[in-house]
Amino acid sequence: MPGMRMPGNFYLVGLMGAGKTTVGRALARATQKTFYDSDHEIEARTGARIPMIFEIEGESGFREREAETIAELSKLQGIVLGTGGGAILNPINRNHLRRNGYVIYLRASPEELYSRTCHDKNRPLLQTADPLGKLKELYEQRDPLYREVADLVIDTSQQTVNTLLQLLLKELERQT
Ligand SMILES: Nc1ncnc2c1ncn2[C@@H]1O[C@H](COP(=O)(O)OP(=O)(O)OP(=O)(O)O)[C@@H](O)[C@H]1O
Ligand SMILES: O=C(O)C1=C[C@@H](O)[C@@H](O)[C@H](O)C1
Ligand SMILES: [Mg+2]
Repeated sequence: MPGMRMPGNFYLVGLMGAGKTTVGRALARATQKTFYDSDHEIEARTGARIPMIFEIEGESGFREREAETIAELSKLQGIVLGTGGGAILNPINRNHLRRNGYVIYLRASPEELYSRTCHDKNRPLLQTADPLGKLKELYEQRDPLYREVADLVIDTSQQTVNTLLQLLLKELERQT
């Protein structure tokens, strides 16, 4: 179904490694929308990589920048937005997402997320002695919040990015 036109915005939420950036880019291509990634947007506006922002301003400084960025991006129309894994912690961000687009939660188990992220040093929250334990903790804390904002929950376990895209397109065509 390449080149399918669908109205509105699609917002992707989920933990680190869920595939928001990867699946989001593919979904944008397939639906002829513009792809934005809130993490990339924050880095571009700040002129610094995320680990550096965490180092200098702490997580709270990063969260402020994230909230400003989500508020602005949620005013755009015809986009696919990959959100940072922790964006849904802020109720104001949750409202922006729910109000202005169709929210897709890409779910995966902590073990799977660990195997997808363990070679990458760009996620400061996982630079600990026990990254799998941290992912389990974040999953417990955030899974209910992702579900709270989601119009659609997609299980990404054992699914290739292409299979997920086909599943999503079918579901979106039915629901939107
Ligand atoms: N369904 C999948 N199956 C296997 N690997 C995947 C899948 N989805 C994504 N990946 C891989 O997992 C890694 C993380 O994906 P991606 O960067 O898209 O996640 P993310 O949700 O954007 O994470 P973050 O919140 O940290 O930005 C990438 O190397 C990507 O290729
Ligand atoms: O899960 C999180 O809290 C984060 C996820 C990433 O997307 C980045 O937004 C940052 O590393 C924090
Ligand atoms: Mg990403």
